[in-house]
Amino acid sequence: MDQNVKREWSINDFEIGKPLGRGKFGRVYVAREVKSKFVVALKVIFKEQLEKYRIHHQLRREMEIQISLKHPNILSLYGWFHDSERVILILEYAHNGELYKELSKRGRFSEKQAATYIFSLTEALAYCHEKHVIHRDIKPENLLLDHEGRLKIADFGWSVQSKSKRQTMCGTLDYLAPEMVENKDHDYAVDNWTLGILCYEFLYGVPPFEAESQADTFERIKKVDLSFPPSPLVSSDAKNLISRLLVKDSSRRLSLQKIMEHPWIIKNANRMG
Ligand SMILES: O=C(O)Cn1ncc2ncnc(NCCc3cnc(NC(=O)Nc4cccc(Cl)c4)s3)c21
Repeated sequence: MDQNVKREWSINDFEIGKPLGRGKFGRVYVAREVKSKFVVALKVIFKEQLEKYRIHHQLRREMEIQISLKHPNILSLYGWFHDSERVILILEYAHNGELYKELSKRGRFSEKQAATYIFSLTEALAYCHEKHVIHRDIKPENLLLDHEGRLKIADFGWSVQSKSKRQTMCGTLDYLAPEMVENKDHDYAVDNWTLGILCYEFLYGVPPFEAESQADTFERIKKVDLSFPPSPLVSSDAKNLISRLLVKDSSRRLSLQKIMEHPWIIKNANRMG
């Protein structure tokens, strides 16, 4: 597919199919590239929306980041093109749509299904962090399922290339205070926290700190007011993993590597990658 990234695409290269969803900034359509018959998803974003919300730089950053990410659990961005009023992203098509629709349909996932999704997410995040990319917005709406039910992280619209201080430091790290070095790791650890939230939500059907008002949710998060409703369907291993991710001190959250080695993951995840 690489040679295609270079060439100029246009809307005439595609036969547009059914609309998939309506995002805040535009709609998504199934489409087929005419010559190759290759099926993709096209995300149409209106330029006046980008101007209005002043986020064209954010879109550019997303495209730079995502075009360089190639992983089975990350939705591919094959390329893009634009006309006078729209920017169109050419995306990998996730045939089974949004994971959260699956979750709300089924209420909750089995431990095997939940562990498989958490394992895939952890692998994808380890890959992103290796490339100094922090997604920062992992939530069920941004998780898609392909035709084989494989999880795909999508929408890097909020991701950042973490400014790795080491490169910007002129030389030695000796003078860096611990919190500075810590701070770098801190950026990444937000994704670890989110894995804990998702693991809880996959198993209980609701996020752990849900509350009537946003203020109450904020309070519960700040206090890490975590409780596990008694359920025969959630093992103590699962609760152990969640409790080691939903830790206030970001440096003490279980690392991605340790998540992959956790007994609950080893026992339950179907590692189809
Ligand atoms: O209908 C659906 O949405 C669900 N669906 N179902 C199947 C399916 N297959 C592929 N993609 C889907 N959806 C698009 C997922 C995205 C990936 N990357 C994005 N990036 C983005 O929107 N960036 C962006 C936009 C506006 C402003 C800025 Cl700053 C950044 S959206 C699919």
